[in-house]
Formats: sequence, C-alpha cells, structure tokens
Amino acid sequence: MTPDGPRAPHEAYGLREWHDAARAALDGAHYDYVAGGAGEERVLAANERSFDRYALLPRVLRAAGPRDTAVELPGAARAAPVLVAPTAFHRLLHPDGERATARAAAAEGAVLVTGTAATTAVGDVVAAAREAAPDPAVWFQLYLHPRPEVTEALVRRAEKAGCRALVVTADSPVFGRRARDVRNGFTDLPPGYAAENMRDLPGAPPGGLTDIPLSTAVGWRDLATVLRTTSLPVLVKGVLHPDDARLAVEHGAAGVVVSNHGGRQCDAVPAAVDCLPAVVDAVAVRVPVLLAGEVRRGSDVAVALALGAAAVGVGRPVLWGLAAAGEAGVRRVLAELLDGYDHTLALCGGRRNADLERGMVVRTAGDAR
Ligand SMILES: Cc1cc2nc3c(=O)[nH]c(=O)nc-3n(C[C@H](O)[C@H](O)[C@H](O)COP(=O)(O)O)c2cc1C
Ligand SMILES: CCCCCCC(=O)C(=O)O
Repeated sequence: MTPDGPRAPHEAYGLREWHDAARAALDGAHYDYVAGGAGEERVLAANERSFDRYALLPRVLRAAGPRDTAVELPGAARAAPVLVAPTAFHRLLHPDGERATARAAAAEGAVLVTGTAATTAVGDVVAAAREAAPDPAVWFQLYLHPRPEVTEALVRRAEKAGCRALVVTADSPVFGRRARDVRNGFTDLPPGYAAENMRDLPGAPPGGLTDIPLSTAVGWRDLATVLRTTSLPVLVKGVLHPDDARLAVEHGAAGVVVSNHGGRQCDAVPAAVDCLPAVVDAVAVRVPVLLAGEVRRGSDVAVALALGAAAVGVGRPVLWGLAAAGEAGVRRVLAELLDGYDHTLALCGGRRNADLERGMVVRTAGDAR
C-alpha cells in the first residue's frame, strides 16, 4: 500500500534528464544503436508523440484511500505494474551490464525480461537479481531459432537459471534496417562482448558462439514446439494485429505484449498504444495483455492500464538509467515511473489498477503536454 503524504519531487523532472545524461556518457554509435529506429524513423517519431493523443478523465470523491498497484503476471504473483522490457547488450552501456539491471529491477519488484541477446548469461542475471530480492521474477526473451534444437537448448538454459516465463519475440523475421547503425559502422559487437546465451549451443564450435539468426521461416508451429517442450508460461511479444493475438492465445500463449519494437523493425506501423484496445478486446478476458512502447511517465502507465493493459514494459529509459548511473540509475528510472503511476492513480480517484477504466481515457488532438 502507498500512503498519501509528501513525496520526492523527481517526477516533476521526468525521464528526459536520464536520456540526456546517458547521451553525454555514451559512445556515439552505442547511443545511436539504442536511440535509433528503422528506415526513416517515421515510426520512432510517431511513437514519441503517441501518448500525447490520450488524456485521463479522473473520477473524484471516491474515498479510494491508500493504493495497491501490484499486478499478477505469469510467474510473478505480486509484481510492479512496470516491467523491464527485453533489450540487448547491456554491457555496452555500463560495465555491470545486465547484472546491474537485474539487481535494480528485483529491488523495485519489477519483472526483468532478459533474453537471447544479453551480454551476460541468464544464470548470472538471475543470480544477480537474487542478490537484491529473495524471490525475483526474471523472464527470458527468445528469438525462435530456425533450428528447433537451438531454441530448445536456450529454453533449457532459461529454465535451469530459474526464469519464470518465456517471451517469444514475433516481430523480427528479419532485422530492421537501421540507418544510424549503418552510418556508424555498428554492425557487430565490439571485441570483448558477446551474446553470452548463444555460447556452446548445438552446432556451435566448442566454446564458441552461434549468432542470432532471425528467420522468415519460423511460424506458429515453432511456437507450438516451444510450448510442448516447456512447462513455463510463454508470452508472445510484438503483436499489433488482434487476429495474431487470438492466434497466440489459441496456440497456448499465456500473454501477449503489444509492441512495435520501439520503431526498430517495420517503419510503417501504428504506435503500440493505438493497437492496444483492439488486442485487449480480442484476448484480455483470457490472458494478460502487456504494452511495451514509449512509456515515459507515470500517466502513460495509467493510460495503458486504463485501456486494458495488465502492465507495461519499459525499454530505452532503463538503458538511459543504466548508462548514466548503473544499478542506481535503473532503480531511479523504475522508481520514478512507479511513483508517478501511483501518484496519477491517486489523482484519478483509484485504489487499485482495476479502478482505471477505458471510459477514463479520452483521445485529444495531441497537445496533452
Ligand atoms: C537497444 C534496444 C534493444 C532491444 N532489444 C530487444 C530484444 O533483444 N528483444 C526484444 O524482444 N525487444 C528488444 N527491443 C525492443 C524493446 O523490448 C521494446 O519493445 C521497445 O524498445 C519499446 O519500448 P521503449 O519505447 O520503452 O524503448 C530492444 C529495444 C532497444 C531500444
Ligand atoms: C540479430 C538479432 C540481434 C539482437 C537484436 C536486438 C534487438 O532486438 C534490437 O532491437 O536491437
């Protein structure tokens, strides 16, 4: 429960300062890799404006009292409503990399989605999370490998490490064309860094790495194979079309994540929040629907939950916190979002997340800021 009373003013500053601090700290090519998008970055730019078209219509005099914002998610009975979305290569941003992110997420009660492209092996990520909390929830994000035995080996690694759920990313049959990376010559990890979970997989040379081959050949059948080979809940990430959400659930998915991959894949898709209501209408009575895309303030969390999301994932802001101040930076970013959400819920007359309803969100001309 969060009591009412004085609170730190950090929400007044917002997350922009973390972005600026990270830009100052980072190598330019690494900054561009994180900040950038695909194609002409039209979707990236549209994403950035997407929450400006939504405003909250608070309810008043509800005598709501102290808030309880915990959510029930697959493998996480009482989680924060903000998750750390899967993002690649944290050691490029800070020497402590995914370990720092894991400790910070666990300390804030947030699910961490680590994954295929982590620069720290999943077992070490879960161990770091356990340094900060006795029972942390870590999920593992998977790119489906065209060779099912490689996917299965990754699943076993995640299970052995103690991950509580898998997240299959479905929006990347090929890698987005990212002009900034091409311009910067950032086409591979620098020496000393590797996607550690890809080490010693079937078919790799001893002690060696396989790359992460995205594939146009993978399909629902491969998702079904994953579901057959694990007892972990499996969520599907990168869903925009309600029919795909239905297909995911029909195949046995335990949740879907509405996301356009931060504008890094197809440069002609809608913003994730604009796709959320249709996906919620399609499947939210059966499984939790999560949103990952451009959540930058507590009121964005409130809008997403009012539109029917069970929780939201945050990508770049976590990386900006990590780059600027390591574990402490990630904690501050997550705490700012959680505190900002709690404050907004209070302002909307809510006690629990479910007190936010779709009728409390209105579309605006886009000048909410
Ligand atoms: C640097 C970077 C790396 C990412 N790597 C992954 C990844 O490995 N797997 C994945 O499913 N999504 C990945 N994403 C997408 C994020 O999970 C998320 O969907 C997207 O960034 C939108 O959230 P944001 O607006 O808060 O950044 C990545 C995003 C960024 C910025
Ligand atoms: C070939 C896949 C490399 C990791 C992809 C990371 C990612 O999803 C991103 O958006 O960047």
